[in-house]
Amino acid sequence: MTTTASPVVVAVDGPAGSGKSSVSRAAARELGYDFLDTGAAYRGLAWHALDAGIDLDDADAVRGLLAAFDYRVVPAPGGAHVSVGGADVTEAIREPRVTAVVSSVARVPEVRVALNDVFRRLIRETPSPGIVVEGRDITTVVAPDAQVRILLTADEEVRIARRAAELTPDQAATARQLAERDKADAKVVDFLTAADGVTTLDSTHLNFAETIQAVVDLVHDTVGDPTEDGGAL
Ligand SMILES: Nc1ncnc2c1ncn2[C@@H]1O[C@H](COP(=O)(O)OP(=O)(O)O)[C@@H](O)[C@H]1O
Ligand SMILES: Nc1ccn([C@@H]2O[C@H](COP(=O)(O)OP(=O)(O)O)[C@@H](O)[C@H]2O)c(=O)n1
Repeated sequence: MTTTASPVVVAVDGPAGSGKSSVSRAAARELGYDFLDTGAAYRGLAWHALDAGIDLDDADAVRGLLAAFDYRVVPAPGGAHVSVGGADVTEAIREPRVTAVVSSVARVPEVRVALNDVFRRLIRETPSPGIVVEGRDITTVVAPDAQVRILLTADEEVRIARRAAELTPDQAATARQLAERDKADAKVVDFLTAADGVTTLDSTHLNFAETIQAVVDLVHDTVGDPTEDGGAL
C-alpha cells in the first residue's frame, strides 16, 4: 500500500461570521483531516505591518514586508499556534485593531500571490489523508481542483448575531465592522456567489452541529466514508 497519494482537499469559502473556521475545524476533526485557516496568515501579515509601524494604505510598504515575513503554523493539541518572526501571535491576530486593517493588506495583489504559495505548500505537505482549507478564494484561486468545494453562507443578521455573541457587547459596532469588512473584501474576491461546481451551504437555519454534519456528509458523498463497507481503507 502506498501512502504518497495527494491529500483530499476540502475548500470552504464564505463571508465573515458564516462559520468557516469553527465549522471547518470541527469537520476536519471528525474526518481525521488537517485544517488550514488562511485568514490567520492575512491577519499575521496585518499584525506584522502594525508592529512595524507602516502605513497600511501604502501598498509599496506592505509589499516590502513580504520578503522577510516569517509565518509559521505549529500544530498544538488545543488548536494550531501561529507565529510571525518567532513571536506567538495566536491571540494577537484576533484583536479588533488587526481585524480593522486586515482587508488593507489582503487587497494587495502581490500579498495574495505570496500567501497563496504558502497555502499550497502547507496543503501539499500535510501529513493527514485530507485537509479542510477555509478562506475567501480557496474554491476559486488557491485550490480550484479541490475534491469538495463549499460556499458557506448565512444571512447577514444571523452572522452578525453569532459574531456579537462571542466578541463584543456593542452589537451595532460589530454589525458595522462586519459589513464594512465584507464590502472591502468583496472588491478583491467574490465569495458571495458560488463558482461553477461549488456547493452552497446556507447555515442560516442550521445549528452548529447540523452545519458540521452537512460538511462531513458532503465529503463522504464525494470521496466515500471509510467507516462504511467498501470505503476507501
Ligand atoms: N450553524 C451555526 N449555528 C450557530 N452558531 C454558529 C454556526 N456556525 C458558526 N457558529 C458560530 O458563529 C461564530 C462565527 O463563526 P466563525 O467560525 O468564527 O466564522 P468565520 O470563520 O466564517 O468568520 C462562532 O462563534 C461559531 O461558533
Ligand atoms: N483566503 C482569504 C482569507 C482571508 N482573507 C482576508 O483575511 C481577513 C481575515 O480573514 P478571516 O477568515 O480570519 O476572517 P473571519 O471571516 O473569520 O472574520 C478577511 O477579512 C480578508 O481580508 C482573504 O483575503 N483571503
